[in-house]
Amino acid sequence: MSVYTSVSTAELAQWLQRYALGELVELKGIAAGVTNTNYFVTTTHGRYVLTLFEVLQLDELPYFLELKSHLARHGVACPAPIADHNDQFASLLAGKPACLVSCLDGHDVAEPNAAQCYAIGEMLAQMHKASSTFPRRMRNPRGPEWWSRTAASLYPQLPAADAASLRSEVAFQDSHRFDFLPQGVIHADLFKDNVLMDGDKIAGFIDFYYACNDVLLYDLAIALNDWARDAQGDIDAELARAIIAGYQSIRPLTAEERKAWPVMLRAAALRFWVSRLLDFYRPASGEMTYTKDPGVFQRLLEAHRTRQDFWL
Ligand SMILES: Nc1ncnc2c1ncn2[C@@H]1O[C@H](COP(=O)(O)OP(=O)(O)OP(=O)(O)O)[C@@H](O)[C@H]1O
Ligand SMILES: N[C@@H](CCO)C(=O)O
Repeated sequence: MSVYTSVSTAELAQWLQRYALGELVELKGIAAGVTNTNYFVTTTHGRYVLTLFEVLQLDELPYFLELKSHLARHGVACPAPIADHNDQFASLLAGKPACLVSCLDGHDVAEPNAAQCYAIGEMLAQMHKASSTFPRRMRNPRGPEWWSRTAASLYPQLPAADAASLRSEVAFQDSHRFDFLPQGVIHADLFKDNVLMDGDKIAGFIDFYYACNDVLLYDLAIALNDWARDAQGDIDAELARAIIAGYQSIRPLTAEERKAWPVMLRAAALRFWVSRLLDFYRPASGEMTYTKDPGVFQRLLEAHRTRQDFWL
C-alpha cells in the first residue's frame, strides 16, 4: 500500500482552495506505486491524482512537472499538472511537496500485444519530437559515470562469474560512447508499469522522475527491453519489430543510430541490471524491501551479446 503520508479531508479541502477546482468530493488512497504517496481526488470539477513526493524536494520538481505540462500541451499522452492561483504546480501539503495532475483512464498491461507495442514506439517518438522545444535541462543521474561507480562498489559482493560479466560490460560500454547521436529529453524508465493503456491506445506515460537529457535511441532500447520481453525473459521478435516500426513511423532512425543499436540495447540492460543489483545488495533504509530480480537484465544482456538479428 503506497500511502506513506496520510492526508485528512479537512487538510486537503483547505489546500484545494489554492486551486480553481471546486470543492472536495472524495479522497481515495492508491495502493499501487512504490516511491510516492498517491491519491485519487474528486472535486466538483473533476477527477485528479494527488502525489505527495516522499523523496524529491520542492526545488527538484520543476523540471519534471514542467516537462509533463509541456508534453501534455503538445498532445503527448501524459497527465497534465494543474497550476494553482500562484501559477505553481507544486506546494507543500502535510509537510511534503505535492501536486495535482489530470486523472487518466487506463491500466498498465502485463502482457502487451503487438498493437500496444507499436503504439508505445509511436508515442515515444512523439514525445522525443515534442520535447525538442522544452527549454530546461537535466543530466542523466543513471548514466555511464553512475553505472561504472556503482558496479565498482558491487564487485566485491557479487559471485565471481557475475562480477566478471559486469566488469566486461562496463569496459565494453566505456569503449563505445554515443554522444554524437541525436539527443533530447528521454523518459528513461518507460517500463510496462509506467504506461496506462486504454485497450490498444495509450492513455498516458507516467512516472517521469528519471526523465533527463540523453541519447534518444537509449530511450527506445530501455522501452524495448521491457515491453518486448517474453515469459522466458528473452525478446519476442514480433513485439520488438512492432515497437521499432511504431517509433520509425514518426522518427526514422539515422544510419548512425542503426549502427549503434545493438550496443545501445546492451547499455539499456546494463543500467537496470546495475540498479537492481544495488537495490538487492544495498536496499535504501526506509524503502520497501521487495526488489526486482537483477538476473532478468543480466540474462537479457548476455543474450544481446550473442544475438545476430536486432529486429531493424
Ligand atoms: N495521472 C494518473 N491517472 C490515473 N492513474 C494514475 C495516474 N498517475 C498514477 N496513477 C495510478 O497510481 C499508481 C501509482 O503511480 P506511480 O506508479 O506513479 O507511483 P509512484 O510511487 O509515484 O512511482 P513508482 O511506483 O514508479 O515508484 C499507478 O500505477 C496508477 O495506477
Ligand atoms: N523500472 C525499474 C524500476 C524503477 O526505476 C525496474 O524495473 O528496475
